[in-house]
Amino acid sequence: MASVYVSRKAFLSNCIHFHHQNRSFLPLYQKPTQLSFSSSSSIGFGTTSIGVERKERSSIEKQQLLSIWKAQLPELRGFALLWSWLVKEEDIDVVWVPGSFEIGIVAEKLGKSGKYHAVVCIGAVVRGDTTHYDAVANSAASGVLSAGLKSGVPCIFGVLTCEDMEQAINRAGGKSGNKGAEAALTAIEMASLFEHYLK
Ligand SMILES: Nc1c(NC[C@H](O)[C@H](O)[C@H](O)CO)[nH]c(=O)[nH]c1=O
Ligand SMILES: CC(=O)[C@@H](O)COP(=O)(O)O
Repeated sequence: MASVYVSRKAFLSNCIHFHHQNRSFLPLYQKPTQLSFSSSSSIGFGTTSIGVERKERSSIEKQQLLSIWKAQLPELRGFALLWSWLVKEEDIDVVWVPGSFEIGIVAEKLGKSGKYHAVVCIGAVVRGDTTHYDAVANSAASGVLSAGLKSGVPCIFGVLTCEDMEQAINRAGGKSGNKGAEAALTAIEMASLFEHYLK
């Protein structure tokens, strides 16, 4: 289930990444029948968990899953999409950092460790009274971009940049979706692309 919480941690940020243990990423759009589905992800503002594993399915089950996938793909948003993926908590490491400004350097280090398929960077920057917001938001964005470019590992930008807390809450599993979940989905897509086509 999605869980949204707003505490001081919600202002901070974290990085979520994939462990090598489960290297068999699938080409998402080529062989969707091979994907395994279950409803066991845990998505929140501060934590997003996702994994992919290869599993054999009966052909009927594969067909059903494929039709559900095709029918729902355009409609699904945020965690609902992630929810349909098998999640293995043990394949995910979560690292908390003090604030969004610090995400880039940590993401780069994690990417360069060679242990991860992708790094999902999640945080929220909420505008205050001064221009500090712009500095933190821009640094977070360029830091994540740079981490991906320097490490060669997909680093996904899931940092909210909001005018107020209401905007942040709405995007953390509220009425404007779950941007953390979308970021995790992007990570799967990028990990799959790297694993199958860009090696
Ligand atoms: N105000 C927000 C911050 N501020 C902290 C900075 O990110 C950074 O940790 C500090 O400047 C020390 O380098 N961080 C957020 O993620 N969101 C904010 O709204
Ligand atoms: C985005 C921020 O860092 C924010 O907390 C700064 O607040 P302020 O501009 O009121 O100092």
